[in-house]
Amino acid sequence: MTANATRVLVLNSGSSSVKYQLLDMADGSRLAVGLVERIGEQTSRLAHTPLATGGAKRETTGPIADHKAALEAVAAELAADGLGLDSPELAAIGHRVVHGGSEFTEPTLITDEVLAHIEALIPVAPLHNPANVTGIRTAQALRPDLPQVAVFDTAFHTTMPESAARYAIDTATADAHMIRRYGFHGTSHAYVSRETAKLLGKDPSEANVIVLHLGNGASASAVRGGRCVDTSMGLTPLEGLVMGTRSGDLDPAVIFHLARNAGMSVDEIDSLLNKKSGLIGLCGDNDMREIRRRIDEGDEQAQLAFDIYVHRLKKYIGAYYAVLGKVDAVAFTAGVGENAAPVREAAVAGLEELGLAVDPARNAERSGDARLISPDSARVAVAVVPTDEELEIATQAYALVSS
Ligand SMILES: Nc1ncnc2c1ncn2[C@@H]1O[C@H](COP(=O)(O)OP(=O)(O)O)[C@@H](O)[C@H]1O
Ligand SMILES: CC(=O)OP(=O)(O)O
Ligand SMILES: [Mg+2]
Repeated sequence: MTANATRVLVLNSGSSSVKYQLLDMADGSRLAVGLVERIGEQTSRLAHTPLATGGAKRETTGPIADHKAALEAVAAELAADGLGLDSPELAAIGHRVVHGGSEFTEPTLITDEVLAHIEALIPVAPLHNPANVTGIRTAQALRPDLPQVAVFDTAFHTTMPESAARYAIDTATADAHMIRRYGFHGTSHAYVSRETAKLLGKDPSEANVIVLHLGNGASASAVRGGRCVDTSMGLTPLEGLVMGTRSGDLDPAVIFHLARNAGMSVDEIDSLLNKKSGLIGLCGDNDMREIRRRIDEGDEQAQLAFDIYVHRLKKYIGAYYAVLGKVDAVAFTAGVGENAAPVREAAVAGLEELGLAVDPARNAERSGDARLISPDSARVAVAVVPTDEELEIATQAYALVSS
């Protein structure tokens, strides 16, 4: 790595999308940001904003067959702005890798062996890890000499005690098949719990925080003194909260019932629970903005979907309050958590006895900054803390390659 190589390209490959950012770690500035979505469809879309040049957002639509083609298209966009992957200023490429199993507890330099491990975890992250592997291979082909760093969603949760990480099933079966609770969105839970402590003027080692990461995928975590002690996602990102298209918690017997009595195959049930459940299954929409719009028009189905979403969220706040014993703050983050004031209000409503309350005016404020939304008199802070998974991945990747 040359002395002036301070840039990191971050790739967040999802099942049908790639989000990316090019950051300069000398000052934390963003040089380019973008997104490829609907990969594999005829209507793929690439949106690229070259912040370094002050250029306008460029959008292209048309079929992008797979993640390899997507990444090559991103590389071409960056090159068009003089920010190409051949730049000597590039220090590393940081990859979000969703499942790191029990092995990966830290950001990791990607070797053939590490990549083989990530591939071996595909059975427990079938929607996410294949895209991560393709992203890594394509980036390696484009810049074989450059360090590639994997930053795992699961890493932050590896501090969970066995009492929280184990399911109550036969131990030999669980151990033979890697069955335990891993948790996801860890980069976000780590970043947001730290930023929440800062907002309270506390050192992270002194703060107990409940983080509610509410995006399309959604998860809650209980963080004691900067370490995760419980989280709502489990073996896969299906467990826990109600999500955009995933059911979250349900009686496992629902699966046997569907297999035995509804004639559904395991793959069909998998698809039902991961893609056709949650908000979209309940009311046909997975976007909270659209659900709120329908509620404002008196739509009862949208109202019920909202109520189920909030009821589950409230149960997790209560559960993690009990796990932590003492709570300094509840922090809302990600697309829904940062933007949907009615979700925050409803999730905290009625919890005054726990010291939790939301100030309506503060909750209604629109701001991109971390802020308190509880009244000054509240015993427990309620906060909106924007997440920044890309900055956190870049910071961790850069720390590794520059050490
Ligand atoms: N202004 C808003 N009001 C309510 N919900 C919003 C708003 N903006 C975004 N969202 C919600 O955020 C979700 C996406 O969150 P995000 O964190 O970007 O998800 P992901 O990273 O999992 O794709 C959308 O599905 C939408 O429901
Ligand atoms: C792990 C997970 O659920 O990720 P996402 O929210 O990006 O789908
Ligand atoms: Mg996200």
